[in-house]
Amino acid sequence: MTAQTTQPPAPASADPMISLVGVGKRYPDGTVAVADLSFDVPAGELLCLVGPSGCGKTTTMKMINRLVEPTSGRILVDGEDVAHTDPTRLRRRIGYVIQQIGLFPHLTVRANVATVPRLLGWDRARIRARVAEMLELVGLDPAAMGGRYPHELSGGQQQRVGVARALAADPPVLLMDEPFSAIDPVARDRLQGEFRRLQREIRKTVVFVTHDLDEAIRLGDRIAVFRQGGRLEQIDPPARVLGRPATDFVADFTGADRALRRLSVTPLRRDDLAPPRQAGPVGGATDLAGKSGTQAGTAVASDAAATGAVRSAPVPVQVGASLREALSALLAQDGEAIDVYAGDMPAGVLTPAALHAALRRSVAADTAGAGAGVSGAGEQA
Ligand SMILES: Nc1ncnc2c1ncn2[C@@H]1O[C@H](COP(=O)(O)OP(=O)(O)OP(=O)(O)O)[C@@H](O)[C@H]1O
Repeated sequence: MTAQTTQPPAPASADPMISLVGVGKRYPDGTVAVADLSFDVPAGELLCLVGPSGCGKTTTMKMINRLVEPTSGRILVDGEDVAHTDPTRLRRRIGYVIQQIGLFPHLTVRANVATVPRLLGWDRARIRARVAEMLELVGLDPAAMGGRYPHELSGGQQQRVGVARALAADPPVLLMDEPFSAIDPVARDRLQGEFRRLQREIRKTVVFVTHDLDEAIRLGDRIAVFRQGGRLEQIDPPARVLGRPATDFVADFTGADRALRRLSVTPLRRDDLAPPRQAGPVGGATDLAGKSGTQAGTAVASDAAATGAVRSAPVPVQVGASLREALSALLAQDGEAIDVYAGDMPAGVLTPAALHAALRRSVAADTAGAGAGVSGAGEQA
């Protein structure tokens, strides 16, 4: 099946790092886990695979590093057909982080992180330096933690070691299968935030499996929504998946979660905006200003939702309007930037990327229980 696609916001390279072309997997017992799947992952992109349990996310991921062999189609990594690549050589170029962590229990943290560099025959000094660098990168003190064994670490610390180990040989590609799902919500929230920052720095090509739509929204440059049988329903940036579900299935899947409601109840802030393009007041903003003004967005969101007037009317978006209204206005302008007003004065410019950042901010605040305005609005809605 061909999914509806749009281009990612800023692909780092014209050539995809990962390509799946008509890939299928039928297990020996006849189960079709994946049917005719095609998508590309540009270099430097973090793509989240989401969908209900058993829809083929893990199978798809494992076919990329040949832990599972496809029964049809082709998979290319950096232009090379993985079917013709020695699996061991392939896996040294593809970091792999899984929910069960998979650290070697009888090896110290240091030795765990050194696994692939050792296999690659690096000299001891280089390995030592690299291990220390990786542990620091994931927020672990090499001196304090390096000599410990996995059972002497918390779940979150073990998962950090898993990430450090996957990154140690500097692979261009990372596969992550529900890496944070076995960790308590507070530690998971912190790890997600740290991983997002880390990814901005290292810009790996990442395929990240999760069943948690909020996690996908927070982390993904794009989200691929799967349904049973490994069928790809939509692959798009998060704001577009939420704002323009390509199929009824995607609408149901996202609707069953709280993300759309979150969009509706999260106010647009002035600091979400780039500087204004024009200085003067605008006609037509006054009506809306009279209704919305610069009050807290919670009242605005529920007011707008109640009347429906703001979403359908071609009036300027106000600071304090909901992200959902802002998204509707952006989409009405074909996804280009829009001017946002405070009263009848321009307050700034909103781009799709800035809206995505605002959405991430709201998910993070909600998860941490710190977003008083947001959760207040949620209760009200
Ligand atoms: N070795 C196997 N033999 C037969 N069927 C399998 C095998 N591995 C997976 N399956 C089936 O393939 C389908 C897809 O499984 P997969 O693990 O890829 O799904 P998933 O989306 O990752 O699920 P979850 O979110 O529950 O981990 C399921 O119906 C599963 O039962």
